[in-house]
Amino acid sequence: MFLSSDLKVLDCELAMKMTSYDDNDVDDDEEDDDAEDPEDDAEEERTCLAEAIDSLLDVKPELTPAWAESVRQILRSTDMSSSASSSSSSGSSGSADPASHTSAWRRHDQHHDKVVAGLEGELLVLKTALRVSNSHRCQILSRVLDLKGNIRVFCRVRPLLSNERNARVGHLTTTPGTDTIKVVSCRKDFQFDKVFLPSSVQDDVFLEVEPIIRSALDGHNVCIFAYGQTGTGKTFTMEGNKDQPGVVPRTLQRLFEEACFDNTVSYTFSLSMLEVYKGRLHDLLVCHSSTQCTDYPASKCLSIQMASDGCIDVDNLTEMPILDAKEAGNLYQQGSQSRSTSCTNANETSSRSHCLLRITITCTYVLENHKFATTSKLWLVDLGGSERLSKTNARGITLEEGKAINVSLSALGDVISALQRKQPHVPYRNSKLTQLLRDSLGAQSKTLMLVHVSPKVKDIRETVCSLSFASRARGTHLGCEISQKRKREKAAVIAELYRLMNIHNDECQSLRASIKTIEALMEERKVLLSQTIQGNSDQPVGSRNLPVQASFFTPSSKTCPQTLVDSLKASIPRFMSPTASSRHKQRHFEQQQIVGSQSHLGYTVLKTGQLLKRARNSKNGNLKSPKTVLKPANNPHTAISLQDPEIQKKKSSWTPSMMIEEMIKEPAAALEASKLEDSLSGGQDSHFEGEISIEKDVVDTDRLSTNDWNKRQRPKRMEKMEKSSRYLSSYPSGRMCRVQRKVAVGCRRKVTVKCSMTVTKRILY
Ligand SMILES: Nc1ncnc2c1ncn2[C@@H]1O[C@H](COP(=O)(O)OP(=O)(O)OP(=O)(O)O)[C@@H](O)[C@H]1O
Repeated sequence: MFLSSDLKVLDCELAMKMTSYDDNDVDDDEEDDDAEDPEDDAEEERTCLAEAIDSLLDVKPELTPAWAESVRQILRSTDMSSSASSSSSSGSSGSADPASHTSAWRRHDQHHDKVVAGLEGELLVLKTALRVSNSHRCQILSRVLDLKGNIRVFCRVRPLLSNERNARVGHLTTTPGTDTIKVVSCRKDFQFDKVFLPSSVQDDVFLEVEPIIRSALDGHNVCIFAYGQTGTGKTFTMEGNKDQPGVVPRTLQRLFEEACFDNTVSYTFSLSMLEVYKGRLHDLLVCHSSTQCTDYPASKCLSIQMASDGCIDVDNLTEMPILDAKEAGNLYQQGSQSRSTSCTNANETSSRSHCLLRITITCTYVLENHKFATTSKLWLVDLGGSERLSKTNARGITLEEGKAINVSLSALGDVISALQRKQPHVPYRNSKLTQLLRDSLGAQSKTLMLVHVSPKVKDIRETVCSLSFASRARGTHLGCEISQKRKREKAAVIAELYRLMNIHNDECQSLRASIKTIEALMEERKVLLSQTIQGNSDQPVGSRNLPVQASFFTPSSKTCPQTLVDSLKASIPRFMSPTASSRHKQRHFEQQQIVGSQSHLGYTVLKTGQLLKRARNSKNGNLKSPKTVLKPANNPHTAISLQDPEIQKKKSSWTPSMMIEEMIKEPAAALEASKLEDSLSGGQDSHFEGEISIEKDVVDTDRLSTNDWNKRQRPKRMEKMEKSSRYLSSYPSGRMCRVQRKVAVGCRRKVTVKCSMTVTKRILY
């Protein structure tokens, strides 16, 4: 769904990158020019600075001549110390000259900006590719799970325990290569999606459970149940022990691993734990005076609420945000200890309730500057043991508990069976357990039932009961069992899908690694720049070494990013490439966006794509707007940009309102204005506004062409507001300017331009 839009962004970004790289040639030339005459550069810088400091006195009342003198002194001393350090480190190279120092600074900053722009472009391309690949992986996984079935049933046969060595076994057999369990004495076969023999370990189980956990991260509601007779190993499978951790700790671990792994989306997790005990819900994360809740007052029980959209929630249930697997594991341990257990003649610590762990997964991601969030629930349920009450000789509370467990298990069986049959009515309301899981048991959800059986002959009746329950849950009795041939075909398709999924997994992994590398490089850049600004370095600027890795992405190494871009483009299916219409839209989009940079008078100006192209084609680097052709001799603004000495002299008398006026008339002047304004604002954020009435053709230079205007034949009195923003940044002086022009057209010939300029502190990369 988002692929085409992503590609739009991708293409735009590629255009930006390419423009940025192309600009290097222009910039490099300019740098060469700068390097040719460092004396002039330095002189110019000094004059500008002196003028700027003096002109500040007009602007802010608190700035006195004494202040101006002190600033001059500071600058002089900085200049001297810089020259000294430069000369001491460069020896006979002669680079101690402050002029060369300044221009080296400027070059360094320009170089830095180019590198950062290159890195940002790379990052966006990689992130888009990652999103595309990840969405393919999600689709394939969902397809695999659909093929395997939304409700899947595994069977685990427990090994004999150390105290059962003399027990009779051998009534259960399996045929190798099939997931079938045969009960010899009653000549019955039970088919499963997977059978774990007594020799299976926790790793084997989790390997099969893992894909369904992954689908919870992809936004599906998931329920994993451990079902079986008392003492057959449900808690062992779910919780495990210290040496053999079960599904719960492994799931928590995996969730956080996956969350850290993917840096393009952000996951947050919260954990709740409750038990269904004798038809009532108890919060297991609330500390009670007694650890057991067998004698809870009804008022302390939780109630289930259903929202209008069908989402189920539990009133007042504790929901703890979890930040890592360890913290989540501790909470789970705390909850387990509050669970109702007692000693029965089948199990010393028999669970007398259904224990439910709920992990709420919220996934947030940004797409085309919009934030999206999906929430899914992962339920890990350790069901109470199914038991034949006559066999356990239960009495009193234990009997009641056993009955309640059996009733709710039977209700769960009915719900799953109705879902398997795709019946219009699903009897969720028959027990608290099914009411609670209503929104997580259904067509859009994934359900996994792990049925546990005992290997002992003595338990054969319970084993057959459990296996029959499992068959019902699996829908085997509906005759949906497929032939061996179909099964093989299905297995082949699933294997192929797994192969594809692995390819996407590998691709995602390598893309994530690349993203990490680029982010690390950008981080290094930030540190480097902040050090540069703080003047931490003792080395002369010209000889300062940039990080070695940075050269990998510097604009000079054009081939590297381009190769990556090409390879990414090649991996995009043909149908996803832009159409003529989308290319048109794209061009229009580019004109609205800041797509490149142009070095000018030592300042970096970000302009629209169209303007940039014209500026690039222009030999003198003049940033004239497209429709206005003004000769330097006749136009003061253009002349300023061409460093006309006459105009340079005039600058000393500029005031903010004059600058705004200039800025409105001509973008090049705006640049100049921003440069001066930057000095005027003296390190503080400042905002200036101005208004000017000008002739139509000046406005045409901005957005409205004369022809278009005439063609449309607008009524004379009609008013139109045009907004355009232009970002000007002046890195060497450490300031960032944002200029906004509001053009109010009152009639065909006369226009009013409102202009505001904000000078803000530098943004550090
Ligand atoms: N696969 C296994 N490997 C080793 N030991 C196991 C295995 N399955 C179960 N056990 C052991 O069997 C005993 C009973 O297991 P567990 O308590 O998990 O059963 P249960 O089904 O949860 O019982 P209840 O329903 O009464 O809570 C435990 O001591 C457990 O360590």
